[in-house]
Amino acid sequence: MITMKNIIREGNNTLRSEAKKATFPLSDEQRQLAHDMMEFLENSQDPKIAEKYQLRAGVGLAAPQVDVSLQMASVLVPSADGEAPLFKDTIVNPVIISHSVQGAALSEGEGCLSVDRDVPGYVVRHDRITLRYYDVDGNQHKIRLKNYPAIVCQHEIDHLHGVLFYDHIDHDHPFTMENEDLVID
Ligand SMILES: CNC(=O)c1cccc(C)c1Nc1nc(N2CCN(c3ccccc3Cl)CC2)nc(N2CSC[C@H]2C(=O)NC)n1
Repeated sequence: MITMKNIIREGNNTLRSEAKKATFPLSDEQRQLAHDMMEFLENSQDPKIAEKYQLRAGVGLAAPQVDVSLQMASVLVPSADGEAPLFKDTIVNPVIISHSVQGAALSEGEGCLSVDRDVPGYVVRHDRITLRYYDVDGNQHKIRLKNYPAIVCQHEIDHLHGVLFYDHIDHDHPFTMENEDLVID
């Protein structure tokens, strides 16, 4: 299972690299990694398991964060009421093919499992995106996401291109945003 010791931190060059596009069929090793990344997210969101293994909670994990420079990220965004997740899949070779002009940012800022410090500020992203990706079986998907799930997917896609959330923060005006941009709780 993946634990925090498998997650690389700032300073490791893999975090700042362009990840390699996956080719299909994925190797057994790459399929196993996808499974392990999703399992990490599930474990990290379970208070008992997270406590037992000292896991930081996350809703997304990209392969470069476990030192695998491959365009693959697992996303598990739970719903508030404990029903079906808002979004759950491992996205391979993801591409944002269109997006809203309107921006959005998490009101509390963003955290990252690979960044062991608080970096305050609005991370302004697209509020709505149309995302094309492949699942681990090579099936192509084209989906529209908005608000929190859209923000999480953009955070994970950034990882595949060596971008970290605080690259988007305007450090002179960290909590300033355009009038029409949304602040998401
Ligand atoms: C600095 N302020 C903050 O971090 C911050 C502070 C307050 C609120 C938010 C909303 C913040 N922001 C933020 N909170 C999260 N979580 C909230 C708690 N949650 C969770 C926790 C426990 C069980 C189950 C779950 Cl689900 C896990 C996810 N996740 C992200 N990000 C940025 S996009 C990728 C995603 C990620 O997985 N990061 C590790 N940002």
